[in-house]
Amino acid sequence: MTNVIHPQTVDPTWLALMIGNSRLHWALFSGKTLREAWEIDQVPVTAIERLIQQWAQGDWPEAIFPLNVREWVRQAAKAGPIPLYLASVVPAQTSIWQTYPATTIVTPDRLPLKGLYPTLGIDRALAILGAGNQLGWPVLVLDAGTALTLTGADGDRHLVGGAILPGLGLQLHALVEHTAALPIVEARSDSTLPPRWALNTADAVESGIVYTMVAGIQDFIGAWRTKFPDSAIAMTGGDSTSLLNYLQAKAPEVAAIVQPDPHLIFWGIRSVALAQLPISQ
Ligand SMILES: Nc1ncnc2c1ncn2[C@@H]1O[C@H](COP(=O)(O)OP(=O)(O)OP(=O)(O)O)[C@@H](O)[C@H]1O
Ligand SMILES: CC(C)(CO)[C@@H](O)C(=O)NCCC(=O)O
Ligand SMILES: [K+]
Repeated sequence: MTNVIHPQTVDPTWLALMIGNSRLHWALFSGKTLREAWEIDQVPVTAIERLIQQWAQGDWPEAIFPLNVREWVRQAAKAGPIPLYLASVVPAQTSIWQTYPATTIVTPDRLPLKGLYPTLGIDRALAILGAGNQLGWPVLVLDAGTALTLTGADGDRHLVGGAILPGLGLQLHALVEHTAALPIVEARSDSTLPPRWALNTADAVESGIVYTMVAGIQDFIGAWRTKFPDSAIAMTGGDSTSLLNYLQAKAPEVAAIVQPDPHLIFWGIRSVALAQLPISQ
């Protein structure tokens, strides 16, 4: 069991929510300190409406708030509704959260970044901002979620560009879904490399996907480093541990320059919240 946490500081409590394509990513902050981060599964819109109503009435639905943060939010809410900073890449889920009275939607125009194109995912913009704030500019971010995205910005916080491909889990599942004879393959839990020249179907699927993804990642990182030799490179997202382990096994010298950080998007959201909330710097 995790420890129950309590608000002990004068800094305001606030919540960050990143609505991704497969899960909702939550973080509880007091001031600039991230106290707790957790994930919940995607919730149908009708169920969200009910949860938000419950929440607005001072009830803390277990479907959203894990036991260890409920006492904290309950106490913090005595001072008024807890500010919620929300970013979403799922438009159908965004507006419904505005029924909660203290919601700020984080949009690209609020971010101190240049050269963003209109349809760029807010998760990518926030991750590059968070990574640049933590590691400096230029910076390249790999976000290994439902999609694997690569996003790079130069020393002037100007978007250089990036790429989008199906993520590890999505590649495995899509191949199974669209073929008759291929079995469900889960990436191996220890993230060791599969045999490249596989002699059974499950290994063959895993080999194909893992070796091409790792080769692609190496190639993109190499190309980025040619442009920006000293650039920091960061990796985040649900599959980052697996992919980084594969990369470590295949190309340790490349893995060594990649800095994993599960909270890049939250650091991006934090810089927006810090500019608005009364927080001691
Ligand atoms: N407990 C878990 N539940 C679901 N997926 C998980 C879990 N742990 C790791 N994963 C992996 O994380 C990937 C999804 O990553 P993530 O949660 O970052 O995606 P997401 O919610 O779609 O976010 P985004 O839209 O930003 O990519 C899946 O491919 C899956 O393999
Ligand atoms: C690519 C995803 C789905 C990754 O979460 C998201 O960033 C998104 O919906 N982006 C919009 C397209 C773009 O970034 O160019
Ligand atoms: K992603």
